[in-house]
Amino acid sequence: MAKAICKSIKKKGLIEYSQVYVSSPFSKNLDSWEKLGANVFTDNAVVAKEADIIFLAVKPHILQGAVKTISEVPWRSQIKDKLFISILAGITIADLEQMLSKFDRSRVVRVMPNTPMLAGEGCTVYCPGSTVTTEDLNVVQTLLEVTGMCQVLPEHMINAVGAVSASGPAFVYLFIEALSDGGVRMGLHREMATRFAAQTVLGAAKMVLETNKHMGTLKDEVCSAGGQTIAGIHALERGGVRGVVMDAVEAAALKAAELGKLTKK
Ligand SMILES: NC(=O)C1=CN([C@@H]2O[C@H](COP(=O)(O)OP(=O)(O)OC[C@H]3O[C@@H](n4cnc5c(N)ncnc54)[C@H](OP(=O)(O)O)[C@@H]3O)[C@@H](O)[C@H]2O)C=CC1
Ligand SMILES: O=C(O)[C@@H]1CCC=N1
Repeated sequence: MAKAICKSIKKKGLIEYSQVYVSSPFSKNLDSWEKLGANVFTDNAVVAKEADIIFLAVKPHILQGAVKTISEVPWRSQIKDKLFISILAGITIADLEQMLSKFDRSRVVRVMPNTPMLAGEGCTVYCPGSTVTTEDLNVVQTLLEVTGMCQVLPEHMINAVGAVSASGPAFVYLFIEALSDGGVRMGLHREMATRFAAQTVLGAAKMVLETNKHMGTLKDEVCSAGGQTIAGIHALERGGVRGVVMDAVEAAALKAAELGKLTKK
């Protein structure tokens, strides 16, 4: 996700890779960043010192340990005045602020991005921490709005939003794959079936966003009386597709909340 954010912002010309500092204790992960022209380090503390804006992009269970290694360096006082942008699922602003309070004048923004930003069609929300400045929020908005849709939101919504927009791409890929599978089953070549399935999902999504019509109306416009589409819709409804998709969103949102709690243990 870190690379998706960086590439998306770079694509719009807001940054150069020479301005990007990346760290991971595992040097094998850094090769691809180095090839892009980023400054790479195996010590997170060095990046925390050098960068003004620090994206926290590790898995939730890694965070506490990673922050601990930064805060234990003898020159910790040099890590100050930083804007931390967390993209971690589940980890609350309160917990982030508590963890990062070791660094003087640190501010936190919690962000939930998604990978389609790589195609310029991201859907990102962000929640300001208690000490962020208007300038910080302008920076966050400026960096993220070039990656697609981007808006500020109260934190209590972020797990639900993340289940829809951050996990959602995986759910949609699964649907596209299944649509393609159906085409293959009915005799289409895979490449053609996948291209048609993906373009269809793209077109249908644009219809929802651009016509302002209810999804039910758009669906009805496709379903001819006694026709092929309603036969397919019947099969989907018999399979419980709506309930299954809602269950998927619920499972993802509940898991995000659980990840936040587990990290505190
Ligand atoms: N993937 C997505 O679509 C989205 C992800 N997120 C959030 O983004 C975060 C990262 O997810 P994702 O990019 O998928 O995961 P990845 O595993 O791809 O990225 C995490 C990276 O952190 C590295 N890492 C591990 N330990 C440390 C450490 N101590 N210090 C610095 N770097 C370390 C990992 O190295 P190694 O691989 O060697 O362990 C890996 O390169 C998660 O918290 C997730 O909730 C949010 C929205 C969407
Ligand atoms: O699956 C995950 O936990 C991450 C967060 C949202 C999308 N991917």
